[in-house]
Amino acid sequence: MIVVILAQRYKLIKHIEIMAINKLLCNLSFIFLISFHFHFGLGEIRLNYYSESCPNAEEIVKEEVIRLYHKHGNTAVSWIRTLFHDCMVKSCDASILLESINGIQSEKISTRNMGMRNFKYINTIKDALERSCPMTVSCADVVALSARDGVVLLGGPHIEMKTGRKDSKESHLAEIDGFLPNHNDSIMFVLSRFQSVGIDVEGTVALLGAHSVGRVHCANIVDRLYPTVDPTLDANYAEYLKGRCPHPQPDPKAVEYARNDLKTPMTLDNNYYKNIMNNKGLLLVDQQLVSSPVTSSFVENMAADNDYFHEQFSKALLTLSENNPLSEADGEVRRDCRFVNSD
Ligand code: HEM
Ligand SMILES: [Ca+2]
Ligand SMILES: [Ca+2]
Repeated sequence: MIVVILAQRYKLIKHIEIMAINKLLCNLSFIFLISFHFHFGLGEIRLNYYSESCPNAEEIVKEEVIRLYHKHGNTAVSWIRTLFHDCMVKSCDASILLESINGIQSEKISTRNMGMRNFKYINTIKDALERSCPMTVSCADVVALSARDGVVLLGGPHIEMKTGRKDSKESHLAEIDGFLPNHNDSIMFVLSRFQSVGIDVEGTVALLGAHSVGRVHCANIVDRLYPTVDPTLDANYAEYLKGRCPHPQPDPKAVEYARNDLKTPMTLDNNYYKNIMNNKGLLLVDQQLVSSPVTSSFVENMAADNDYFHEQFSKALLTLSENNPLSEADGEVRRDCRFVNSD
């Protein structure tokens, strides 16, 4: 393209020829894109993928998510984290839902996935879909759509999401640590992980706003409380947290945790940013968003404007939800989200 522009500048070729060359370049890049698509086996996702095969698919998911939310409010919280932990690890391919069986080692046993809950209710949603449209809607789409509907129930924005993802035939347990950041990783490392899936600094700051809902187990906090209190933590808040987490080495079986956001624990709002600006972030990664000059101005803007937070959150969650969908050849539609199809 640059060669064409330069040649045109020096009047080496006529307008008509330029048109022809441009067309040729266009065709070539189209062919390149097609072969890239084919070669790397990227799956096709689009809006209303199930409009013919299962027209009520999105409605069924929504109904189930609402029903479950009224029974167990925290299911809505879980769906958001499940999308993050599935999509970030290689692909939105429902790999996280596989159980350990027949040589598969479940991703659920990774320490990065500690505290994840409500997986059994994914099956409730999938069962409802199977009753209307057997073997049609993928578990990866259930993960994406349930997160979308969960966000709305928690007072967040409505996000238009594509469908048509396929489910993996394997677990990626061994690779999790390379994809999912840890709660005490440096901010630069965290940003680079998000960058690798196409999410910029602003998007990363917005996505961490998901910590405006839900809980954190004491195991992920105690390093900031014992033997001495992290000086970046508000002193009164640290005392409160010590009450919630009285043991420096919490019993992994004990259900000891603190809520992410005391003021609006079940609302996906910008209170998270107000908390971290007041040194009341739970995880080191939350605190670092304010202390790092790379991210702090976004934190301030999101703390000041809930609509701006929602806008950026929608955009980044959408990007995350479209990470690396599997092609028909590489994936399948699982009958039961916990197991690869046996046939
Ligand atoms: C650097 C990135 C992140 C790290 C290190 C991180 C880490 C964690 C940790 C350690 C917990 C507490 C788990 C527990 O003890 O039960 C947690 C909770 C949670 N995270 Fe993140 N997270 C990150 C980003 C995200 C993103 C991008 C989302 C979604 C968009 C998300 C959604 C959630 C939710 C909803 C909870 C509450 C879960 C519940 O109450 O069941 N997190 N996160
Ligand atoms: Ca995955
Ligand atoms: Ca909140």
